[in-house]
Amino acid sequence: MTAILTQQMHVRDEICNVGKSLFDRGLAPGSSGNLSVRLDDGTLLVTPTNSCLGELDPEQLTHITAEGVVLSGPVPTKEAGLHQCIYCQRESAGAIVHLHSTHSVAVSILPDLPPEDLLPPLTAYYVMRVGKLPLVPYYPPGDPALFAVVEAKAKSYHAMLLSNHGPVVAGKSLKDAQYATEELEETAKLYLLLSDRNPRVLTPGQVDHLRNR
Ligand SMILES: O=C(CO)COP(=O)(O)O
Ligand SMILES: [Zn+2]
Repeated sequence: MTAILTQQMHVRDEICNVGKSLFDRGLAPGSSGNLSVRLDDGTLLVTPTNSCLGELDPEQLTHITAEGVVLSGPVPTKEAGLHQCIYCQRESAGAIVHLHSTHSVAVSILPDLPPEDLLPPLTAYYVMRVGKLPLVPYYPPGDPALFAVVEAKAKSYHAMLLSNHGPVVAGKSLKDAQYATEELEETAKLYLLLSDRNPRVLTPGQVDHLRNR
């Protein structure tokens, strides 16, 4: 078996395992969310549209080119363009996670947060795994206008929050993207828990120290 086929086999299993883990912990309700991995040959494995992340089948993922042409498998996620436009701007991105996880969605709906960086630095891990989190204005799921806005931000940010929708996060590997998305979700939860308590956030000096490590 060629190296690329071996990689594909491994990645197919990994996507299904990560999807099940996210679904089992309530982070991907119903058929919401989608996952993708960029293979060594530049092609993408993505989850099919309308699939439940808890019930993915390694044989039933969609293999597409970097431009979105289907090479094999079912109809891809309607957010394939969202994934493609992030990969094309971020050479280092090897995987992308998009969820409708509840606390992140709640933050994406709140008024009066700074749109260039929605959440304060509550914890070190948030700063280390997510960093800055801009708000992307609302567009319907799968809208090419959404992809264009995300593409324009993707060089500067690996994590974004889609207004009234949910997070989209790129990482070097699927595990990296998963862990950063989970860190975002937990920080959104903390933020909502602490919102009327005047929390003590990390200082600019503490944040700089974490960013320069
Ligand atoms: O999260 C979703 C839309 O934003 C789910 O759509 P798909 O089922 O097409 O992946
Ligand atoms: Zn979505």
